[in-house]
Amino acid sequence: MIVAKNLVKRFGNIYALKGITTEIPEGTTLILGPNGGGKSTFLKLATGIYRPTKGKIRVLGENPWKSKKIKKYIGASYDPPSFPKLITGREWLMFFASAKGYGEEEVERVAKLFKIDFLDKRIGGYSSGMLKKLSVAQAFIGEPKLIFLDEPLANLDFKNIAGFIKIMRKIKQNNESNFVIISHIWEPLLFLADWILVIADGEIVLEGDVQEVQEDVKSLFKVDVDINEEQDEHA
Ligand SMILES: Nc1ncnc2c1ncn2[C@@H]1O[C@H](COP(=O)(O)OP(=O)(O)OP(=O)(O)O)[C@@H](O)[C@H]1O
Repeated sequence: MIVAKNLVKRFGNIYALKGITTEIPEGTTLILGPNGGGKSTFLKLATGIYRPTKGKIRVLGENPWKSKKIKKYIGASYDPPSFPKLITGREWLMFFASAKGYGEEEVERVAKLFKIDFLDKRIGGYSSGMLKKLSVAQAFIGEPKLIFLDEPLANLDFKNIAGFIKIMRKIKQNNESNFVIISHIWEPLLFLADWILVIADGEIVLEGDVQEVQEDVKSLFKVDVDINEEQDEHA
């Protein structure tokens, strides 16, 4: 579904990706890794926002930097979300719907799916959770074959996290779409995943079928704080 070969992305003297080679299969893939590791850069290369410095990436057989066709088959939500403040959520989603050849019914379908009841308010007045819900909803417009979600659970309360997971479970049961999800809050999403990719310091440090790598993932990513440890007086 996604193939990367010696993929490099450099920003000035920072190598965000140092030449990664991978093949992501169909299904749901979780991309994990520490802050600044290169996950969002990979997602932006896969959705054609960035052009590779070197190497290549193909998504559904297409070059995402060049292909116009691919935009119809993919949906994406970036983190942090960024929107024009003066338009309404409905106008924003309508922009995506019409770009993909859909009308108002598609905006209504997605708003209903995510229980969004604030679409007619200007985006400038949204809370962080509302911004995140709008950003995730935009990725689902037009029922794309492949949906990229960067931190879909960030800023959501527990009720909305549960709501999102229920939606994802249903979509997965019906085999409606493929997903690539970046999330620091990965535990509640693990049961959805088929494949895991761990990117750290611009390189792939672990990848594989979820059944095979989940124990390694559990030991790599845990919050390690000793509450009995003496406080550093300068902290
Ligand atoms: N547009 C940019 N300009 C300059 N440097 C960038 C840009 N985007 C990313 N970087 C740098 O590339 C590296 C990888 O960043 P990236 O956002 O891909 O990491 P990440 O794994 O998504 O991190 P996080 O978990 O913190 O979101 C970081 O050092 C970051 O500062």
